[in-house]
Amino acid sequence: MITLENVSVYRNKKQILKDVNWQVKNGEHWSILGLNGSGKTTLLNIVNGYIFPTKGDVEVLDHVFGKSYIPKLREEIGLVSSSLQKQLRGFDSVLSIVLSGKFGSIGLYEEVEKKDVELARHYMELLNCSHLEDEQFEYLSQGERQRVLISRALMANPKILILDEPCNGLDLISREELLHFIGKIAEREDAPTLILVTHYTEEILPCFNHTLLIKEGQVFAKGLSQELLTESTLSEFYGRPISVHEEQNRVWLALK
Ligand SMILES: Nc1ncnc2c1ncn2[C@@H]1O[C@H](COP(=O)(O)OP(=O)(O)OP(=O)(O)O)[C@@H](O)[C@H]1O
Repeated sequence: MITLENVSVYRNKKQILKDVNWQVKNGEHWSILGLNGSGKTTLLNIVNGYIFPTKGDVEVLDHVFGKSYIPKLREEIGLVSSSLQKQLRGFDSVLSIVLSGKFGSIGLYEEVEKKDVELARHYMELLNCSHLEDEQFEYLSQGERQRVLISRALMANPKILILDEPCNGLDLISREELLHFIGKIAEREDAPTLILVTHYTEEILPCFNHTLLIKEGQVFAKGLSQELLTESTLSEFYGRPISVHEEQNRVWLALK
C-alpha cells in the first residue's frame, strides 16, 4: 500500500527526514509516534503527495511518485487533520460538509444524488453525528467536528485514512467516544488502512497493530505495536525513564 525507500527531505538546508524506509501492507493499521518537530507531518504530506522527497522512492497505492498523476492518488486517501478543519467553511451545514467529501472539495458544487445523501447519513450514523446534520459546522464542539470530518473522509471510500492527531483538544469523554468510533471503522469489512498520528500511546487502540517511532527525522523503530510499546524501547525513544502500564489493551505512560 505504501512503500518509502531511503526517503530524505531537505528544507532550507535542514534535513527534515533522513533515509526513511517504511512499508505499510494491506490489512495493517499503523500508529505514528514522535516528539514535536520529529517529521510526522512531513511524512504524511509525502504519503498524500503534497511533498516530493528530495531523495528516495515513494509508491503509494500503486502510484509511483514521479510517474503517476498525484491528484488521482489524493482521491484514494482520506485525511482528517487540523489544517483541513481550518480550510472548511464554517457556515456550511454538517450534511453538506460530509457530502463534499465525495468530491474532495471545500464547499459543495456538484450535483448530489439521493444515494450520496443516504451514504452520508449512513456514515454520520456510524460516527454518531446524524443529529447534527443541519447544524453549521462552525458551531460544533471539537469532538463533534472530528466525527463529522471522519464521516466526510469516508464518503470518498478511501483506501487509506490518515488521522492526524484526531484527539487534540478533546475532553476525556469525547476522546474515548472518538476512539470508540475509530475502533468501529477498523472492524468493518471494507475498512481503509488506518494511519493514526498521536502523541499519546493510550490512543493507540489494539487495532493499530503496527507502530512507527520517528525521532529527529529518522525511523527510530517500526514493527508490531506490542513489541515496541514497551518500557525499554520507549525509555530509549524519549531519552527518559518511562513506566508503562496496560489497561483495556492500551498502553499508558508516565515519566519515572
Ligand atoms: N517547509 C519547511 N521549511 C523549513 N522547515 C520545515 C518545513 N516544514 C517542516 N519544517 C521543519 O521540519 C521539522 C519537522 O516538522 P513536522 O511538521 O514534520 O514535525 P511533526 O513531527 O509533525 O511535529 P508536531 O508534532 O509538532 O506536529 C520541524 O523542525 C519543522 O520546523
